[in-house]
Amino acid sequence: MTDTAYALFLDFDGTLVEIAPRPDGVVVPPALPPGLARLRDRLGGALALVTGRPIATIDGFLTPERFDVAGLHGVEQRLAGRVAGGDPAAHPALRAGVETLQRAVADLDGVLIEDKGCSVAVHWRLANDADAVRAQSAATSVAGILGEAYRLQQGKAVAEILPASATKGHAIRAFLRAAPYAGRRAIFVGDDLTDEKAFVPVNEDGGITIRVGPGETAARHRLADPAAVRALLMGWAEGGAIDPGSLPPA
Ligand SMILES: O=P(O)(O)OC[C@H]1O[C@H](O[C@H]2O[C@H](CO)[C@@H](O)[C@H](O)[C@H]2O)[C@H](O)[C@@H](O)[C@@H]1O
Repeated sequence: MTDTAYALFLDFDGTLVEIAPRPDGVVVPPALPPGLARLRDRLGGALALVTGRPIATIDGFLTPERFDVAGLHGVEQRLAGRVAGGDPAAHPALRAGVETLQRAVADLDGVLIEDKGCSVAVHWRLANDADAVRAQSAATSVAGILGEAYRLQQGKAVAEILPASATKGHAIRAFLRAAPYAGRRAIFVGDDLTDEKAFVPVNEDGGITIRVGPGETAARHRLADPAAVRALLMGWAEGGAIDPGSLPPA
């Protein structure tokens, strides 16, 4: 039977899958895509990924399934197959900034630039401490040059430059204005600083917030790691009671 009480919003990295040394190194358990699809069906379609990744990258990880997605922290959205936002041509200043960044970190070992079209991430997970500091400084400097239209988003061994207006909180609220999400109580699960910003509006709107992993949080509930998230979601997909309010407190 369709469950119409909840709308489920899921972060990807560090929430559905474990953090890997490189952005392209994440391992998606084979049972995850079909399990999420079953859960989406149970929720009458009200399941979306809300992620810093591009929609196309999420599609690649979760193939052959296609989900509703807010990609690039909300810069682009796909709802019921219709895509909005996410045109790199709309961001000429950022495109120039990506080139500046690439030059700035070219001689830093273990620093990776992830060019996502309408945003760019500077990763230092594989760098030594000194190069990590240089990478952060390069990202801060380019974000400063770009000015108020863009913002710097800190994450796990990463800093991203993206359009200032995009946040996961706005993205979730936008989904909640549309069918089949409208009128439901949001559940948002995330692990990172960008997710912390979204926990606040979801709490304000009466939703349920779940932090994955340790650390201070605005979320009301906590799960230990992505394996615990997957176990919870797969249980719901198989018909288990959806009672997120009974999860452990944060
Ligand atoms: O919003 P999310 O779905 O959590 O995406 C946030 C960023 O995640 C990715 O970077 C993080 O995961 C990588 C793979 O595990 C890891 O190597 C990196 O250190 C982490 O910061 C992704 O590469 C970014 O584009 C996302 O914005």
